[in-house]
Parts: sequence; C-alpha cells; structure tokens
Amino acid sequence: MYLRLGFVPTIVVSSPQAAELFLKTHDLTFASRPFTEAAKYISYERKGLSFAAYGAYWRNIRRLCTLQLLSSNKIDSYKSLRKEEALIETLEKASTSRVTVNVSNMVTSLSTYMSCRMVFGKKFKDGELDKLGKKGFQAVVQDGMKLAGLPNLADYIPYVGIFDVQGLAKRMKRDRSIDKDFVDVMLSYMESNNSEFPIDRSNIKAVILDMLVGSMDTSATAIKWVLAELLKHPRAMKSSKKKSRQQLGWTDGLHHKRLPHQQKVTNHSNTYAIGRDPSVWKDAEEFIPERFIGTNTDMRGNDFKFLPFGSGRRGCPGMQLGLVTIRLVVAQLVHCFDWELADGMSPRIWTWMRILGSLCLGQTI
Ligand code: HEM
Repeated sequence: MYLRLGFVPTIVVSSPQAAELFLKTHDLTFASRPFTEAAKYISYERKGLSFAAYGAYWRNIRRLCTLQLLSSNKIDSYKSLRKEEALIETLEKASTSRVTVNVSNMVTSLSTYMSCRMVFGKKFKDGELDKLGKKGFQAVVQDGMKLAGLPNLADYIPYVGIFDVQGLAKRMKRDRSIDKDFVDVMLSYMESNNSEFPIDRSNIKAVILDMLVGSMDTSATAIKWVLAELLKHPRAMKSSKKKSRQQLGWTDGLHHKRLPHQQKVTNHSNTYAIGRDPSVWKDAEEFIPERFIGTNTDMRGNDFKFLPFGSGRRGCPGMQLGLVTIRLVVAQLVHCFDWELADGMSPRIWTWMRILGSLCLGQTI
C-alpha cells in the first residue's frame, strides 16, 4: 500500500512476498532510516545505531555493539545476571502470604535491572535515580519509546517543525539528558582513536540509549504477552510447564540452549498484519504454540511470514540476547508457579468480558 504522509512517500508492507522484496531483494535501497525529529533529539542527530543512516558509520557502530555487547561469548558472560532470583523470591513470598503483586511491573523492573547490569556493568535499581530527584531509567526509556513512536507532524511536513505544535520536540530535548560516563568499552574505543570516525560522548550516549531501549522494553513486553497468552490457554501452560520441568537444569543456571519448548511459545510474536493473515497462517488469530512443532519456521529473518526481529541489514542485532532473556524468565515463572486467572475465571469468560469491555468502554482491557 502506498501512502503519502505529508511530504513523505510511504509504503506499507503487509504480506510475506512484499516483505521479501523490501527486506531482501531491495534491502540495500531501503536500509536507511528516515531522519525524523526523534532521530534528531533522542538519538543525538542519528548517532545511535537504530536511527543512523545506512553507511560506514552505522556499519562500524553495529560491528562494535555486536562484538562488544551482543556476541554469543558476551551473552554467555551475562549468565550470572540471568540467575537473578529476586523475581521468583518476591513472587514466592507474595503467593504464600496471598498478597497481590503487579507481575508486569516486576518483569519490567527485572528487565531494567538486567539491561543496566549488562550495559553499565553495575547494579542499578530504578529507584536510585528517583531518590536523586531524577526519573528512573524505566520511565525515561518508556517516555523515549512513546515519543519516538508518536506520529510527529514535523516529520511529514517539515515546515511546521519549528512551531513544535504537539510539544514533542520540547519533551524529547528534555529526555535526552541521561549522562552516565562509566561505559568502559565505549570509552576505551573513544580514547583509542582507532575508529575511522571521531567518537565523542554524544556518540556513546546515543549507542548506550539504543542498547537500553533495545533490551529493556522489548524483552519485558514479550515476557508479559507470553505469560498472558499462557494464562488464557491452560493446556499450553500445562505443556510448557511439563517441558520446563524436564528441561531446566537448575544447577547450572538454566542454560538457554535447553529450552526448545519456550522457543516455540515466544514464536507467537510477529508483525501485526502478516502474523494475522489467514492466507498465511491457519487459525491466524489463535495462540497455538504447537503450530511450530515439526516445521522449520525460521525467526532470524529468512522466513518472511515470520519477522519478530526484522530482517536484512537492519534486522535486530540483539535477537540472541532477547531470546535468551525471554526464555529464561518465562521458564522460571512457569516452572516455579501454578498460574491461573483471578477468582477461578475461565479463559472463555475472560475473553467475553474483554470483548464486552471494549464494546462498552471503547477500549481494550
Ligand atoms: C524480544 C526482544 C526483541 C525484539 C522482539 C526486537 C525486535 C527488533 C526489531 C523488529 C527491529 C527492527 C528491525 C528492522 O528495522 O528491520 C530491531 C532492531 C534493533 N534492535 Fe531489537 N529486538 C529485541 C531485543 C533487542 C535487544 C536485547 C537489543 C540490544 C541489547 C536490541 C537492539 C536493537 C537495535 C540496536 C536495533 C536497530 C538495528 C539497526 O538499525 O541497525 N534488540 N529489534
């Protein structure tokens, strides 16, 4: 579908065939990103990986992140982080004393904690910054994602940009001031002068922000959705639990390579239209993790009906880390607790209540 958004020609890709054309056949032509206001303010004039124009700078930064933060060896070295059992302990205490907890918030906090440990190499609790009168990482990153995702008139009709009618530029300028200066790898890269490009603090901040945004919200959101779907599908929950019992090696810290069943559960995520296309998927709207059993559906971007991590040159460099985190947290949660909907509600009643709620209130519950 071709659209003209203000002055910007836009093509919406909503079939596997079209996705293949754009992400494989003509990947080189479309490998850049538009220069939006978010790229300007949040990504320090496109110095981060996600917003950078396709070219030598992007290639260098991507190589650096892949080697220094996201390689298999590095992911393995984060093993101790993944053994973090605070989530399980807190849930255990709450369930024993029948206290209500917000699992979504807890998963988001865990993801924030893991990302900060990985990127800054330091234990950073979100509340620490609140105490200093600043917003915590969680709030800053979520604000940043919201701002970057909002349709901004200035991106489509550049002349109106200076008026900032939606107030987005003002908010983005305010939110760009996270300054942490202990990121060893990036700093030594900066100091080594080995780079083809001058790297200064703003390059470092932009890349760090990318790594935080890339790792915090994505994995947490996926974990929450998997858990929500499992809650509504007790059969899938049961089978997932059984597999996790058989496969989890608690003594060596739940190595990710042993969790094939969770892999199938996380496979549910997809780009919205392609993932729901009945000509591509049987019972497209249904959560059926078993649909992947016995197929060789690829989630690395080679199968254009299934693109949770994108594809081609700009495909997600953090896929491996994201998958490891999701599998581990979901496996722990499913393995350690028996989950069911509140007050013995059946999944069918829950679905009807949700539909009714959307019809009456005009919003999704
Ligand atoms: C469940 C977890 C994750 C999902 C579903 C996900 C998904 C995606 C998707 C769909 C893209 C866009 C690909 C495209 O434009 O074609 C992307 C890009 C990106 N992701 Fe992820 N991601 C996840 C985890 C991570 C993690 C853990 C990191 C880093 C620590 C990360 C860093 C990035 C970066 C930097 C980009 C931009 C790459 C570029 O433009 O060259 N992601 N991700």
